[in-house]
Amino acid sequence: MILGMVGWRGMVGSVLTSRMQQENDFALADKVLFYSTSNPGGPAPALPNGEPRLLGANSVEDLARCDAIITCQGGDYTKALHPKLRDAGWKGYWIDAASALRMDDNAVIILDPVNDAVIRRALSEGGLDYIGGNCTVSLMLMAMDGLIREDLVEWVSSMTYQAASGAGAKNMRELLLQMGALYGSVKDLLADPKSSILEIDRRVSAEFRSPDFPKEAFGEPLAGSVLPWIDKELPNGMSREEWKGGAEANKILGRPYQPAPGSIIIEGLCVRISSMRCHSQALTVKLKKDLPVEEIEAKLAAANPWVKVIPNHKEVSLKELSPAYVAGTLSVPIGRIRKLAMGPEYISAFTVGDQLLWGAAEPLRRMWRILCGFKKA
Ligand SMILES: NC(=O)C1=CN([C@@H]2O[C@H](COP(=O)(O)OP(=O)(O)OC[C@H]3O[C@@H](n4cnc5c(N)ncnc54)[C@H](OP(=O)(O)O)[C@@H]3O)[C@@H](O)[C@H]2O)C=CC1
Ligand SMILES: N[C@@H](CC(=O)OP(=O)(O)O)C(=O)O
Repeated sequence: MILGMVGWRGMVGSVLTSRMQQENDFALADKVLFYSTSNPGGPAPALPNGEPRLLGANSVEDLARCDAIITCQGGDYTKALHPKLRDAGWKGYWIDAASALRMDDNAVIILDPVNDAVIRRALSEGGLDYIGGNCTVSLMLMAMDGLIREDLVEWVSSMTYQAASGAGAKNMRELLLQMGALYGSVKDLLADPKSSILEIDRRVSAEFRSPDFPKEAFGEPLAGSVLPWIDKELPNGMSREEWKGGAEANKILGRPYQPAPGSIIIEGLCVRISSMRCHSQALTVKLKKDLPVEEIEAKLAAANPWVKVIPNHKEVSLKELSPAYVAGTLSVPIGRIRKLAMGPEYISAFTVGDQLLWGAAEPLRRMWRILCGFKKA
């Protein structure tokens, strides 16, 4: 198969490309073509089965050479090019990180450790569009896999703590600039152990309000603060990020949209915090029956090779259940599991995951491997 790579030099695309190199995924292709919206004709990344020059990512003719295209270029690109390619009769496989096509009837949201059967059914039925899920949704399903796959979950309330990376590369930079600006405003006072903490706090508050405070990307201060809205505002008071919880999770699982019979109700509030690239979520879960905590932990731990149950103790939770510990790894820890006062079916949990790996790049590269296996069989 000829594989086309679009959006490979962006933030998600570079994580994906580097994972594909680590796992030798490109070697499965007869040929790998790299595309660019900004520099067609420029030098392409060197691969033994690559072509030396970048092709035009806006050229239907160039793209139509591929049997499969993986794109991390963004939703606007998908909306512009996907219909043109299909209208031109292209019957290749479209594997995409952007949200644009996720809820299309013809598209499958891919998270194979959780919905391998849904993916394989779609492949055998001739499905051509395979779309990575929202990072928060994918990470929650990876963590909760063991309870969901046994149909033990009635509903989940997810309060998220989402990293700057989810908003893009310039937001990650701006978060650090904001941290630097806050530090700069009190550097001299911090150097003096006898300085007043209230004076430090006063200067930090003044810095938040300064017209020079860097907030072009976020619109408001994130460092030293939180932002309780992610993505667009919907008419029912939900943020679009919150809507994705119920809509995408049920679609990934092959279940109907909530609150229909057979769906899992997933609700919550999505909040941006000053983590760099790991999303965290505090979950309240209503189980369908009263299970001992040890059994819950055993089911969660056995569900997939990436989930890791962290015992509900202070020291290990502070160390291993944190974005600082998890960043850059494929591990999806879940901990703080205990019964709640609401009743024996109610549990709490806290989970963390790298939103650029399992939250974005990993499902795409694994889909390419599944596709190669399917075509070979
Ligand atoms: N950010 C995230 O965490 C997640 C993002 N996604 C989705 O993935 C898609 C891509 O997101 P993201 O990776 O953040 O997008 P980026 O903005 O990092 O990259 C997108 C494209 O911008 C172009 N570009 C322009 N200037 C630069 C530069 N200086 N460095 C690198 N690329 C540049 C590149 O295209 P070219 O080479 O053609 O010029 C690149 O492919 C979006 O649809 C997003 O919704 C999905 C899950 C998580
Ligand atoms: N919206 C997510 C990141 C993202 O890109 O999501 P989606 O792929 O659903 O647009 C966040 O801000 O953390």
